[in-house]
Amino acid sequence: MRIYGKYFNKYKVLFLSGVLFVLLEALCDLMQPTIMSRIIDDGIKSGQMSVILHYGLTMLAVTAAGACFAALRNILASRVSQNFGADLREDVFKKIIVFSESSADKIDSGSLITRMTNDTNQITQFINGMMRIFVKAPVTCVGSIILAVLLSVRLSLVLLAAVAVVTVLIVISMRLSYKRFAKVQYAIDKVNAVVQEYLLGVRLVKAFGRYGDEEEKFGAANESLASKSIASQLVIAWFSPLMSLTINIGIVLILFFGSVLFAGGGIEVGRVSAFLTYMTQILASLIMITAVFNMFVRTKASTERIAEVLNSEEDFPGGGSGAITGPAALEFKSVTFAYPAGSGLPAIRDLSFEIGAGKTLAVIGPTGSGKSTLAWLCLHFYDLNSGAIYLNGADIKNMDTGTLRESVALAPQKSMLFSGTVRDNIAWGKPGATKEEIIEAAAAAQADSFISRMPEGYESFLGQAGVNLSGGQKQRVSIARALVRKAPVLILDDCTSALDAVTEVKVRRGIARLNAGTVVIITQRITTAMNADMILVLDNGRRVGFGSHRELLASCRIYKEIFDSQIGEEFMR
Ligand SMILES: Nc1ncnc2c1ncn2[C@@H]1O[C@H](COP(=O)(O)OP(=O)(O)OP(=O)(O)O)[C@@H](O)[C@H]1O
Repeated sequence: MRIYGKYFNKYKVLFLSGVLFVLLEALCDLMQPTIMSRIIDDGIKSGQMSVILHYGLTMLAVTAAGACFAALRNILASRVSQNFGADLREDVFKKIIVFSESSADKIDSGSLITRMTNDTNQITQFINGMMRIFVKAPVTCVGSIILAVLLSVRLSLVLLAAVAVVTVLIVISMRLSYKRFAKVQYAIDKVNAVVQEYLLGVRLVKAFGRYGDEEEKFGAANESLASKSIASQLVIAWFSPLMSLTINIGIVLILFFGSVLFAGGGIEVGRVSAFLTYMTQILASLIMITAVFNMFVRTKASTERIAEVLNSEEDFPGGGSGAITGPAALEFKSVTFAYPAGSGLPAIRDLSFEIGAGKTLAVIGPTGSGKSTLAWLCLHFYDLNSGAIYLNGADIKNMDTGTLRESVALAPQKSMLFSGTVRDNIAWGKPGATKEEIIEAAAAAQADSFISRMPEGYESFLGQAGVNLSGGQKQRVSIARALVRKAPVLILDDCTSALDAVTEVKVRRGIARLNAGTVVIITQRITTAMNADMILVLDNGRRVGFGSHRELLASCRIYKEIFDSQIGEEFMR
């Protein structure tokens, strides 16, 4: 619960005012049975109308004051809890934005959405409940016990025995509840994850007609959520009536012993009646305390999940070094890297190579050989297990992350576009880019012609993730976004795979014309690789070849195999 300190601090005045009003309201509630006993014993019994009137008016005034305090604490409780929840959601979101890649790999997006919504909501409700009943219930409970003892010590023995039994019941139910509630939260995660995965792959599901499997997957997650929720509610289902039963047995016993005492002249009827009212107040407050404890148990589970996000590792801040201008030399020196959330096996093994400023490097190799990983490492998304990467001789680990990422532009393997205009999507690569710069980048990426044919040209709106563009069009907008930055290093991660061969050659020429920086082209196509100044061949994370096309054809078995499989054999025919 330590993570909430800063929010409590921010709202402490409102929070404490709310608590004060709850205390005053509880005092008003506590005074009422005693006033009532006075009306019966001092007024009704002796037939004194003035006493009845005096205590009657006092009781009305106390009730009215209690109602005002209740309204004020409700207003404050909703204000504090909602602001508290909004601040928490904002902090969780801010944290997600600066997540390191290894943090992002650890918590899946379905779970993050549940934590942002369901878990923060749970905490908001708890704060609200805490301000409304958490303080009131113990005060009412303890106050009622004290006032009941003052009314009759002997009858209080029954009352204390009943309270002791109920306390034991509360402790046992809390212990049983905690694990069950934690399981409910994880089951909600699973339901969200299934829905999210379906929405992302909806077209694929339709194309393969896999509705049945998706329904089955959802059904299983949904059923698991329902059964876990039932299991968690089973605890309340059993323990709540047990507590009521205990207190009601106490009430019956008090009625019995109260009658015996009354018959012997040991107590007045008004006192027995007030005693019973206190007993009912104790029952109500114990039920409230149980509800709060149940809420507390859920909130504890939610808090752990939120704390996991808030305490996650952040992206690297870097130490701050000057921005790079002009093309930059890139060097990998004995780099070994394994994904923190991966199998433990390195994705890159003892990799060394160097390319000069302004040169073009092609990276080729079988699928899963570590090509995209190499791109992520150039952007310092992960720390290396060993070795170093240098940009113009500077270790990127010591560079300011912002500066580094400004110096390296990336067109990723999977083109990711945002909802907004085409212009917004390209300018995303360089905030403040002029119209001319945007058109120039789009022309180089062979995107200008199809954008110009769109009804509103560069102002045409793209749906979520660019749904209204073809795969090849998306790739070209994504390349334009990287090109507009004119960065010292440009990395193209297999981002022309959806283009036909003629368009791809045009894109390559456009890039060469516009981009003076160093270029790293990750590709599966030998025709793309063979034009580069240097070619790096990867296999299972290792460098198995590094040189020009001719050198590799003569010296690298895997490169030759790729060449033969794609075009070599055609030439031979
Ligand atoms: N986020 C990740 N967490 C754990 N392991 C990963 C992650 N991303 C990739 N890997 C693993 O690292 C290895 C290299 O993957 P990488 O994506 O770099 O290959 P690639 O050569 O780009 O493949 P492809 O040509 O299919 O895109 C693979 O074994 C892959 O399973």
